[in-house]
Amino acid sequence: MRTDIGNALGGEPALTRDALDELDADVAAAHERIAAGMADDEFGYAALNLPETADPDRIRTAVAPFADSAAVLTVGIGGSALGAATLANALESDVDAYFLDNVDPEHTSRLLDGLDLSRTAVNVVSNSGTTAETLSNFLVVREAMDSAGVNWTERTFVTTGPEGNLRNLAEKHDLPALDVPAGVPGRFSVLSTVGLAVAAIQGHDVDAVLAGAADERERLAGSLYDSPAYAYGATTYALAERGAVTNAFMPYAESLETFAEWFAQLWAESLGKDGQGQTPARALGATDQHSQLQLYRAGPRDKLVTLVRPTERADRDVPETDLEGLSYLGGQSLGTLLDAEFEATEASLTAADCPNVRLEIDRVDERGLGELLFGMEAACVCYGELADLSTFTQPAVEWGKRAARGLLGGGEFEEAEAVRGKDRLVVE
Ligand SMILES: O=P(O)(O)OC[C@H]1O[C@](O)(CO)[C@@H](O)[C@@H]1O
Repeated sequence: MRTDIGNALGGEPALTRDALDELDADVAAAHERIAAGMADDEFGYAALNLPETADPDRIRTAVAPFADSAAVLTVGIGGSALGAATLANALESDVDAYFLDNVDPEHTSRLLDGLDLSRTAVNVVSNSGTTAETLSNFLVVREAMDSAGVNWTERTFVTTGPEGNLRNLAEKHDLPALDVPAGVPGRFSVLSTVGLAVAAIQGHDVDAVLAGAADERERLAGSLYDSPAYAYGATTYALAERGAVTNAFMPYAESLETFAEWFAQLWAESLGKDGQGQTPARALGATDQHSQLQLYRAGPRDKLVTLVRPTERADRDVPETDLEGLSYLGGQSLGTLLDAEFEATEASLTAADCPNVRLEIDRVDERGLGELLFGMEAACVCYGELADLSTFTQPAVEWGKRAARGLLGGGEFEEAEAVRGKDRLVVE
């Protein structure tokens, strides 16, 4: 991964090279803290050891019974689905991957109606084993398998923590069970069983994903100028401190669209604490040049844009044409157009004083994805250290869970009373 922060300087919010140089001493201290946390496999920091501690052979052995699958359906939510989805949606495979990471009844029914469940591996993923959406979807999928005459215990494996409902289910029905590594929050778990089991079933090179991640891990250093990950973490933090409260994350590759969704959870759930944080706005190039770019260039000076691209990609020629006014496009290629628009958008943001950062990998392949995923995780941890945040927890998401559980009769929760007592002002 390469991080180009040249366009992050001189815009508005204003960030100078001197300010970054001054911040570099804090980056050195942050690196020391991170290195110590990694050395002791501390909660959260353990995620940055996964390039070394993940066991691809163990994963491949666990999913070997499902090698004949035509599809793999993951039932999970948040970090228990987005990492695997990032890899699945970025890479080609003969084995289709589907994800049930919401409880939208129409979507769930449509997805299940379209699946041959007799040839689908079902991967139920929940670290806690208590997530209502995941458990509800599992019960629906199991019923659908029963209705299809499929022995669900032969097509299902779980990825979960050491105890809880899924662990009990696996033990009761002797299901293959993969362990969620200890000390790794869901949004940091892609480089583990949680993110790699689907990739293994799809035949992707899991070792190459981990190798790319390991390369980026090797480049963690005591200066932001020596580490692409820390350069990104420190620069986004410094811009946030100066008013960039939004980070528009804009990959120029359809294959990286889900990666932006994964990044959004990582960034929001890790850094949105104590009134701080930076809102990740998911965007896609070139498409969002025809929508959100207007806001980025001419709206409030409260954001930065992160532009992500591979420097190599398969291409497709645009045929020559004698159509009036289109001749300049004929004979080009779609990749040439996409790259020209990437660079034009980057320059247009800079011309409008909108700070922007360029992240590049060679190709969207297993190694490049490993570099990006680890790089963003390490950048996030660096930002969290600089901001003195509790990067690895997410207490604010619990209120809504208690309210919903109360509304469903799952216990007495004052949050549910607050829902029932909502002030209403309906306009119809
Ligand atoms: O793996 P679990 O325990 O089902 O959690 C799923 C997701 O829900 C959260 O815990 C938030 O509720 C995320 O941090 C996590 O990725």
